[in-house]
Amino acid sequence: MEPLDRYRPIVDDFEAFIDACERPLPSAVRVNTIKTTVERVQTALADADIAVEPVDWHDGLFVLPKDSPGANWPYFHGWIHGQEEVSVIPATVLDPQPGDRVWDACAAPGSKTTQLAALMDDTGEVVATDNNLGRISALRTNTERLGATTVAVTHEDGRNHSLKPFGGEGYDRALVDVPCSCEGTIRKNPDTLEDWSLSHVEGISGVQKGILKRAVEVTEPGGTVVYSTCTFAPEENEAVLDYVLDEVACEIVDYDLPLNHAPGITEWQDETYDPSVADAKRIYPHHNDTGGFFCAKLEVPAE
Ligand SMILES: C[S@@+](CC[C@H](N)C(=O)[O-])C[C@H]1O[C@@H](n2cnc3c(N)ncnc32)[C@H](O)[C@@H]1O
Repeated sequence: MEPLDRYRPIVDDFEAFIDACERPLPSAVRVNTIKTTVERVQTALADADIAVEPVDWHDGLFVLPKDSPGANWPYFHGWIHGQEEVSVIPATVLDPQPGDRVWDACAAPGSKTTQLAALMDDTGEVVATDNNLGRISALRTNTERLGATTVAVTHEDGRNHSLKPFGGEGYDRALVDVPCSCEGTIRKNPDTLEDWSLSHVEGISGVQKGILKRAVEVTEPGGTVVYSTCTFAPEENEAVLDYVLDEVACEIVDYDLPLNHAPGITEWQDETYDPSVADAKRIYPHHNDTGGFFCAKLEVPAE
């Protein structure tokens, strides 16, 4: 399957990987604990004859049956939000605490912004930035539907982010869920690779580097930054981390991920990356029957 063939040297069990990429993706919903509880959602979905499967590693996340209706009253009331399994990883790894100041650098349409607000019990502050006005409109709608009152939306290029959080010089944490070539979404969008080109991968890599660098710069000493993509391309993953390690003071740290995964790679074609990028996690679709994903945790040294 072009262009995924380029990953044959780095993917464990390449045939299983391609098989999984050709299967449709199961849909999932996250319970919005700002407005309700897991138990109330389970009752409401059972009453609506929607038989959901709980995801064992993440509380309040459910896989939907294949033929389930897209819209139902728990959705309209903001009790649930459609969010696939791997998409909940970055906010979970960032682990924001109530009262924190958090920057969500590429926020629209707000799945992770609203997850962050829920993890913080809708306290503190989430500054949610995006450079696309149309997508910001979806971000605002989701934020309102899900009742996340502590979210402030900014329309700007994340590379130039200059807003200071309320009452602070910098952020406690930043989430950097960058625009990417989306190779890992092929199960959801089978056309996603039709416009794939190496020049796009290389171009978007420059944007990703700029946004991640800015996130490290605006995070307070001792703070945490999480970087994620839904793509397999090392140019958009390990190469971005390697660049930022050289440019600004930060380190990549290991974290627990209770899902099957592979380590970040330290060599790709003619490039060698800093050994610490191996602490990033690659999640391939055949590992857990999900979409593809990449996620790294960075720490800004305390002064
Ligand atoms: C992967 S999507 C984010 C998904 C979002 N985090 C969520 O969970 O709903 C990447 C987003 O980055 C935005 N984006 C692209 N270039 C940007 C830039 N230079 N600065 C900020 N946002 C950007 C896109 O408009 C898109 O909404």
